[in-house]
Amino acid sequence: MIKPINLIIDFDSTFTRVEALDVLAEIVLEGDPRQSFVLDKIQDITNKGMDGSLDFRASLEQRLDLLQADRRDIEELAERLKGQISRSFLRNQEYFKSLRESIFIVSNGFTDFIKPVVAHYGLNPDRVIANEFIYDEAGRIIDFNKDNPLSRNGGKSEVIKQLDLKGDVYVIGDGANDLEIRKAGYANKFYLFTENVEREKVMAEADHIAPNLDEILYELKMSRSLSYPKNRIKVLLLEGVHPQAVELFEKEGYQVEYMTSSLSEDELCEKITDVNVIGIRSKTHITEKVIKSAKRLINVAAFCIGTNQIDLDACTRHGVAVFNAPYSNTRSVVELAIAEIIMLVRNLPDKARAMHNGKWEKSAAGAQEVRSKKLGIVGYGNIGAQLSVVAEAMGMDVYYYDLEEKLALGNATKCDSMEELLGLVDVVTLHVDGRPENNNIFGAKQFDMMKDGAIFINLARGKVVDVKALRENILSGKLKGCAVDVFPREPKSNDEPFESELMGLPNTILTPHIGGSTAEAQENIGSFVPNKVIQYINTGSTAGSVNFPNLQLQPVHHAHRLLHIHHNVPKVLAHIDQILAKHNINILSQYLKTNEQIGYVITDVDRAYDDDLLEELKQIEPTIWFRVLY
Ligand SMILES: NC(=O)C1=CN([C@@H]2O[C@H](COP(=O)(O)OP(=O)(O)OC[C@H]3O[C@@H](n4cnc5c(N)ncnc54)[C@H](O)[C@@H]3O)[C@@H](O)[C@H]2O)C=CC1
Ligand SMILES: O=C(O)C(=O)COP(=O)(O)O
Repeated sequence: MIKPINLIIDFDSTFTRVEALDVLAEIVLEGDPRQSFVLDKIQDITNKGMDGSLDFRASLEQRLDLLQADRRDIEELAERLKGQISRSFLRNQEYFKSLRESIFIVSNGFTDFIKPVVAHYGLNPDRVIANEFIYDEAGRIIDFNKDNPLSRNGGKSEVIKQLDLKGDVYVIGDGANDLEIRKAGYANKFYLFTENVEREKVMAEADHIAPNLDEILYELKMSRSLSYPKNRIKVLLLEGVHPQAVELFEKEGYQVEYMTSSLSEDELCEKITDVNVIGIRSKTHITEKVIKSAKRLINVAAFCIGTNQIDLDACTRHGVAVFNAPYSNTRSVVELAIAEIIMLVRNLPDKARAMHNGKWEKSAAGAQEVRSKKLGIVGYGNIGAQLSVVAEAMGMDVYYYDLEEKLALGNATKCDSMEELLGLVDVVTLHVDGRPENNNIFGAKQFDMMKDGAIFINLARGKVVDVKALRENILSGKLKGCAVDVFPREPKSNDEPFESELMGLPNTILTPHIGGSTAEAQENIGSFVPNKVIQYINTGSTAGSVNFPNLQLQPVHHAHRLLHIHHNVPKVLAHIDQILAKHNINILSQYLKTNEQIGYVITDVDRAYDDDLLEELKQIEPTIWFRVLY
């Protein structure tokens, strides 16, 4: 139930994003050459009045003198202010309308423009307490009502005292005059509202600094107003993901911490306790221990394709949805593979090294064209299949093998086993995923099966290949060359040294896991993944999640959305519906999707229900978590 409380809300820079008299100045001085001078002066007087360094009445008189406004200007001002209502007030408009009898707008501004704006928003204009202009017959402002306490310093406290409110009183405002009410003992708490301005002088004495209204409603436990204030959502981004991601999360109002390296399991366990969204790339391991240390984790955001570094099973059991970017760097890996095939077939790594050492080795020995050579692709997924098309366009003859049935693109030939493929082709390139079963699938036996003088490329995952066996096959001359981008042990950051048995080998290209590291891919990933996360948080949509049942949902309008994640056991939906029926709840729409481990039920319901309902739904036995979107 809603607590019987009174909210005293300031108008300028709190209910609206701006100071009304500044806007009035813009209106009055439009086209006037003195405009910028007078505007600066007015803003200066406003600030002095707000932070308490100038007597309020003096500040008002000085500003009105400078302005020389009339009734038409005030009407125009009200119209403009209707478009300047603070964002978090707009977000919570529906809820606020339901509280209209508990809300007073108390302002040192003027009822003449405040009332129309407040009424337009849906609050009660009779609950606006503010100053009043005095006009002459021609409609010019000539004065203001000096008997009104709000025209003086300390006026707000006096007004609240006169109201003699029953119940708790909370003041929301951005200035010293709002703080005053609390200091005079007429309010339980003063919330300094910093969404539009931050007045340092007032900060020190505020009971609570609130970056927006969501924070205040959450803090006051005013249920049904919002799911969770966005400014409380903490995002930890590791491994130097694209700055675009920071921008998108910050725009959404989340708190973002950004790091360029990955973290070890222990470091992560310590850091992740109050994190809601963790953003990683291929190096950070999200183990069960990490998941258990994370008390508030909603999402793992993998800013890459591979998700082998994440214990998906543990994430699912703990109700953590994982998103990745399955296509954003596909092309970049393909282009690297193509470049490396050509370089190795031409023996370029050795030729280039010789040149740097002052050796001119002009010769066609060991240099071939790729045209008509046979390319063997192991793993014909997104990367493998795209590589197939591009390689064929260069005149290569493509063979592929995949565990799953995959349609051949172009003229590619499907092989029934990896062994069959290995004996046929001049270049073997691995594009399998990093599932544990793929550890060491390529070793001495597989190298033996390859044609003499063939080329080997691994851009997939380091653990897939027995590196020692690869080294021996290069040194023995069985293989003509290799390119390796991924290693069983990779440095955590660019500050750590790299070590590998493959260093210094002939016709060998070693790259620091940069298959997907292009400007295009990273920028793409930097917006793709945050958008998935934001959509999930805002609507419950799991489309594209790696571990959750996929449901594409539209935003909720005029309904409340109940999101329920449970262990996949029978009858949970029936149980939810029984509870809803018992409470006479009108279901507007409902979806259930399950995978082997969990079920995801989304129910949009009419907004009229008792809070007991939510408690009962939370208590359903196999619930992992339950969330409401308002
Ligand atoms: N070097 C780099 O920077 C990058 C590396 N990668 C790696 O490339 C992998 C593949 O990426 P996508 O093609 O987008 O993934 P994908 O999931 O579309 O394709 C993987 C394919 O490999 C097949 N496969 C798995 N194990 C196999 C096996 N033992 N034998 C034959 N086929 C097998 C799967 O059935 C699937 O078709 C990623 O999982 C990631 O590990 C991805 C991007 C960048
Ligand atoms: O996308 C992948 O799976 C990759 O391997 C690329 O990883 P990265 O983002 O470069 O750490």
